[in-house]
Amino acid sequence: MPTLHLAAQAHYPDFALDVRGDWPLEGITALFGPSGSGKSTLLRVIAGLEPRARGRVALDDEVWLAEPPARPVPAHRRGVGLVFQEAGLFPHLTVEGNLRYAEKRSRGVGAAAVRWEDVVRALDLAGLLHRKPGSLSGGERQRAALGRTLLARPRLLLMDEPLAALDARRKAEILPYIEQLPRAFGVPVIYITHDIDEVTRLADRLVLLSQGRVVAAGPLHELLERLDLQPATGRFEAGVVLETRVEHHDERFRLTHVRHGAQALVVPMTDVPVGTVLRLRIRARDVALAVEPPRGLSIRNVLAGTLAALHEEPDTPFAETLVDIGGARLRARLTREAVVDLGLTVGQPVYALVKTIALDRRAAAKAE
Ligand SMILES: Nc1ncnc2c1ncn2[C@@H]1O[C@H](COP(=O)(O)OP(=O)(O)OP(=O)(O)O)[C@@H](O)[C@H]1O
Repeated sequence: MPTLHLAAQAHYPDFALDVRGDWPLEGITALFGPSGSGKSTLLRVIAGLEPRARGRVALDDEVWLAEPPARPVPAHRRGVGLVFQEAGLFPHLTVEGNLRYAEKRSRGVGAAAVRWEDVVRALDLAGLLHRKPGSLSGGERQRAALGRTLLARPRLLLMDEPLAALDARRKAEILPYIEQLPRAFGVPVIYITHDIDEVTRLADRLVLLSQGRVVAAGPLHELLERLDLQPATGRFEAGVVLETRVEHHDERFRLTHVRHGAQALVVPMTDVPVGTVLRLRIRARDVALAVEPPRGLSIRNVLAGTLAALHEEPDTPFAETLVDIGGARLRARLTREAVVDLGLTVGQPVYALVKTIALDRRAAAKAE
């Protein structure tokens, strides 16, 4: 797994980017932060497109940016593929023409194993090859743009809100294509998005940026469980991602039974095969706690666990809690009054109640 080493700055009159860290590029790394936090600037620093970049950028031991007099490695020699909101295809060429152009110019520095037929198959491009970009839907254009970028055989793919211009349906259509890229082509991805659904669906790792600095970086699960990151993650709702396996479908009640370790859950029926790994996003506000096994309850998902952390938010009615359910943690958002009424303390056994409806179909399917 390649590692990106950063100790880089970019100064503008009203903004300073100062990013440090060594990021293992495992699968898809989501770059998340408020508008103006420096995400696109950082992407340009990595790509070699930011003239004000200073400091050091290296992929493994290949140094792309170092202190002067060393000259930065120019963008086209870094082997980085870029995908933006606008697909940027040549309008006068067919999709095939666009792809062939990229392939011809490929320097083959990165995923040398990327083959034409694999790209066409993985992105379902066969039916689009003879078409011109102007006749394609937004989602089709982005698939073609992805194909073109892959055929340039990058060693790293940088995506800056590639789906921002698409509506929810088109986004849902293209997400499965994106999520398979690192595994199918051995190319790590750094992905900027504002959309929490995209983060939970796609990301293996998460980097949180605020005011030009990295607030936290690490595996998605770990960061989503951290109660102290709320200010930086303000724009995405607190919650965790639980990886579960589909056990069976209940046609009668239209439910799918899934399992995470010893814990069984039910979700609204999905059409994925038994055995599929389903990533469920469980929001803190959809989880309630009980200190005794609840009875006579309509809620289907009752998970036995231990209260692992409790963070009361002063000046608000709320408290954030973390419940260890054996191998995974859930977040629950309660009122501070409930904390006092129930006498909640860290370490005590609790039952986490999750409304079935909360585990909606937008929860992502990730086939193994
Ligand atoms: N060429 C430039 N000249 C002046 N300021 C710039 C320039 N490029 C970026 N900035 C400033 O840097 C800051 C970070 O911008 P950047 O686009 O990296 O943020 P972002 O996190 O990607 O935002 P968004 O989510 O809105 O796209 C902004 O305040 C912006 O005004």
